[in-house]
Amino acid sequence: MLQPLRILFRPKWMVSRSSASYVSRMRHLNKIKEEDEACRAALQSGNIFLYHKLAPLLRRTDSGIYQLPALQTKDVEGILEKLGEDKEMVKESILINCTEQNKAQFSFDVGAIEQTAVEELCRGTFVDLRKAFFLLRGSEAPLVARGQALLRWHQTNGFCSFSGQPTHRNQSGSQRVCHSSGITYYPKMSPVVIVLVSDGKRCLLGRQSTFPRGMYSALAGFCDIGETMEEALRREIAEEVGLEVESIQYSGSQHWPFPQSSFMVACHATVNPDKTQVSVDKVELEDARWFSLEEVQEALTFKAPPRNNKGEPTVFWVPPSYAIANRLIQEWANQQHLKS
Ligand SMILES: NC(=O)C1=CN([C@@H]2O[C@H](COP(=O)(O)OP(=O)(O)OC[C@H]3O[C@@H](n4cnc5c(N)ncnc54)[C@H](OP(=O)(O)O)[C@@H]3O)[C@@H](O)[C@H]2O)C=CC1
Ligand SMILES: [Mg+2]
Repeated sequence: MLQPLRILFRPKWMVSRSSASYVSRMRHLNKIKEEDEACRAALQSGNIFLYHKLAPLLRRTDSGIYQLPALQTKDVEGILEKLGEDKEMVKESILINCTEQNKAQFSFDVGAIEQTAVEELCRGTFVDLRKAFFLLRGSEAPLVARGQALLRWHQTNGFCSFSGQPTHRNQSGSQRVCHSSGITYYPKMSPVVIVLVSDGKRCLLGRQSTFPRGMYSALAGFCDIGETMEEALRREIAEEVGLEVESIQYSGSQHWPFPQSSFMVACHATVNPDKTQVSVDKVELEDARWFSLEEVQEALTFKAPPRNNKGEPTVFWVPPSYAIANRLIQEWANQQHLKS
């Protein structure tokens, strides 16, 4: 029997900020998202995060910490001019968010310019997004992922899929319109359900053949059109491992930029402890099996798994802390620990 969804945690933003400042910030953000003139003005006093072919620019501080440099718009214009480019290109920047001080934040891809020339002028390095996720701390990782996802969406949605005519963006980049068909396109995410299945004592983890050696994760799958999240969850578990889910608890959600934008909805689920025989769909998964609390606890201690001299991990390990799969596994381990 499916149980009603239950919120297991309260995100920090729900409790720690005064509602007045949050409301005014969201209204300011919405205004610059919707109004081209307001957005142009916000860009003049805003911050820009640079990307090169979708790889974000990071800067290493003297203390060895990697940061996402927030450049001023006039600095980016200066860089473009120094490199013989039109400074007006900066108007192609896409609005991502705004700071607590209402400063607008934009992403801008300089992929048409030579990478090393920009890196030298900015005293930074363009880094693949997966690596950047490992190097950045706190709220910078979701911010950089959001900036990249929006840039990618614009780069791949230049034409209307109905009329074949070019689409045109608004100033903030929150939408694209085809003047021929009248269709408005909005940045898109694919809903994915990710679930940690437990039989009360063990949890079920699986791996795809493309995962790094030794890494197992919670089971995931894209929602089909017309499905509820609960239906998608039950179907994916039935398809991938041949088990029937009995109860579901909502845990949290995450925007996941790899390989394209997904909206990950994370849940815990239980199966009948007398019906735990796994039958793996070998097209989807290389392996899936039950893990004990001890095995999971050990895997959670690795920040990076031990590797052999070929650089291959030698142990069972789980996704890193920035992946919502890690949080599900951590929550399950904590719950089991409390029970024992
Ligand atoms: N953040 C996290 O903690 C984790 C995130 N994930 C992410 O979850 C996502 C889904 O997991 P996965 O197990 O691969 O999904 P599925 O079990 O649904 O299987 C993947 C298959 O679905 C098809 N597919 C690809 N894109 C879409 C789409 N937009 N809508 C419908 N079907 C699609 C592809 O088939 P075909 O190739 O035949 O077209 C693909 O091989 C992945 O992007 C993965 O990166 C997974 C685990 C952890
Ligand atoms: Mg899957």
